[in-house]
Amino acid sequence: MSTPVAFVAKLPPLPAIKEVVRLYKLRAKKQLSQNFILNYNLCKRIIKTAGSLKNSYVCEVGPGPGGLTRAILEAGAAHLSVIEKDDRFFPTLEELNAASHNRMKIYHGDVLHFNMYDIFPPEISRDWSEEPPNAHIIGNLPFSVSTPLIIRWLREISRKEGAWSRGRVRLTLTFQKEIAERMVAPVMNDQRCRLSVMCQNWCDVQHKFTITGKAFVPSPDVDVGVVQFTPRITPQILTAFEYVEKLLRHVFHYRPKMCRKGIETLFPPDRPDLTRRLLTRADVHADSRSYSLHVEDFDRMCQAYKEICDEEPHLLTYDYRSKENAVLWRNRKLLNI
Ligand SMILES: C[S@@+](CC[C@H](N)C(=O)[O-])C[C@H]1O[C@@H](n2cnc3c(N)ncnc32)[C@H](O)[C@@H]1O
Repeated sequence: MSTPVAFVAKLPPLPAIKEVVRLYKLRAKKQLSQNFILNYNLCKRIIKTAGSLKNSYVCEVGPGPGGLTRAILEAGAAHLSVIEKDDRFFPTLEELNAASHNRMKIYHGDVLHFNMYDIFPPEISRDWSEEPPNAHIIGNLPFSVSTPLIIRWLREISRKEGAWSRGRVRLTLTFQKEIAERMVAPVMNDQRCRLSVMCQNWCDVQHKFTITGKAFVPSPDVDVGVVQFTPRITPQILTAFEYVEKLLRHVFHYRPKMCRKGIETLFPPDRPDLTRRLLTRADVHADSRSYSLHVEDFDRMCQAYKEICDEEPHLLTYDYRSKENAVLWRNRKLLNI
């Protein structure tokens, strides 16, 4: 376990974030989904949601002008790594680093391609079956990357890779409110979708609170939800990520229709037998709607899909939209293989 570090969490007086934005002429860039939080009380409220950060290791995604960054440091984080794509923020982040007696490490990069393996030191590691380590991932995420990013991180969580090689590291992140609602949507809910099943399968997910879009500068047209994820010790669906992700993507693609329709697109058009085989093995009715299916149903469906792919391995990479695949399947049929 990490040794508690002696430091003063409170930062010396610094100019208000609003002043920092003005001083450094930090005009928000739309292409980087920059919507800043200039209200420090709101920053503190978001950080409080993450739980105690005392002596913790934190990784913040997209610190921007540094509102949440300050709140994380003042909450007592022993070490804070930040990943930011826009280098215009570096002078102000460097100032925060100096003010916090070098508790920060600043990375310039795109979080979507960032290898999180070394973001937390090995000595904080906790076994997966134990309580989460004293480490957190936090971010007021850019809308443009938030969904692909959480899907990527769920894959890493499922494999206990990257930041999650240190244990069940928790995440406190912002999303467009509608996305946050989908993440926590239960069975039969209007918002139930692929993201609901995926997030709830690998994590305990809580939509903590909603922030009005007006609280951001510039204000987006939507409100924002603060969501907390705690990786589950055991996921509800035990099949490997790639099978689960693909099956859910296809089944929920035709959300209001019968689930059979989505399952059919997992397989070549000349193999309706495979759809029947999957549904029979999973004991799921072909007419069921995706939003009415329980996680146990998806568990059996994913297992059946994996078994079918094990029997015919080329099926996992089959993509019904790919022209290449259509030609390949026509040729296979002609050659009778
Ligand atoms: C919604 S703003 C939040 C800024 C700040 N944390 C706040 O709350 O005021 C998103 C931040 O993420 C950064 N960003 C956008 N795309 C990114 C990416 N792919 N990788 C890393 N940072 C990114 C933006 O430059 C911006 O600073």
